Amino acid sequence: MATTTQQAALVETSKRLAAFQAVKDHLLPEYTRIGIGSGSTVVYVVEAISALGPAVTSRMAFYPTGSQSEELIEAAGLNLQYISKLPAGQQLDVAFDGADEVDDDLNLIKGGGACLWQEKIVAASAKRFVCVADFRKLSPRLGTAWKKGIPIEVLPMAAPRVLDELARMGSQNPRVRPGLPGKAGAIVTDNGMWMIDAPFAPLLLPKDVEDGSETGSGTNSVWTVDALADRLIKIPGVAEIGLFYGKNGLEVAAGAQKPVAAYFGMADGTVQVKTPTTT
Ligand SMILES: O=C(CO)[C@H](O)[C@H](O)COP(=O)(O)O
Repeated sequence: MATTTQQAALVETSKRLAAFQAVKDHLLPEYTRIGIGSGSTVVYVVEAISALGPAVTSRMAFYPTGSQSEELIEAAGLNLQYISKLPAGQQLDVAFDGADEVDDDLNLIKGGGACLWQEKIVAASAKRFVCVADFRKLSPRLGTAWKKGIPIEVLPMAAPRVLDELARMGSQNPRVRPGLPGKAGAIVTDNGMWMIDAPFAPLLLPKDVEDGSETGSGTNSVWTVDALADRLIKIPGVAEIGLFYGKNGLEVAAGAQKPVAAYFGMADGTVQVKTPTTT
């Protein structure tokens, strides 16, 4: 049986494999505007981009999703630009980001690293959003493997009211995410907000409710991804939610929260690619 160290090394190798393949497939030399997400997998995305060399990357501008990816871009010597400077009517050519869980329909849970709001803005600003992850993130339904709950970014003064509403909706023990060890109080996002983690029973897909035996609209605390997301985003005090859902990335050129492709580094050293047409 693999030791913890061997398992951790396997996970890192698989993230790197997925990142290099995703960049190879989706970063065309003619692209000029690239979104860079947050988390540990994106480190390998930046490594793969840097490996292309200045001949390719010097004409490109890189748009971060928060302070971590801003530092990554700068440390790699890539051109840093901000989504706030992207002119109206313009789009990023492609954006790369990780995920905490990916389901059969390419809905995502994101926000495990507390960066979801800017991540969603950058992903939805791109013509193509590409997700990069390791084999642990591949799951038939959201909430199957990722048990910490759906990350929800909230205005701090609204947190108690939001927690009440989440409990009424059937979330099991939703709570404000604590700060890092040594820091008293809640974690504070790049946007000055708090994060709530709200566990729900595994989220259904449209195909699960086709026969009418389930509605997926919250009865008995059972939700489809879309019904839950549509409800969560309307709670007063919720700034943004860590469900990336809705139209699939191939149906809309930009504005989609779901990826056009999700790359998973697998434990056997292969890379599995999921696209809307293959799910
Ligand atoms: O949403 C995120 C940060 O808020 C990350 O994309 C997500 O948590 C995945 O991170 P990692 O690549 O470290 O597993």
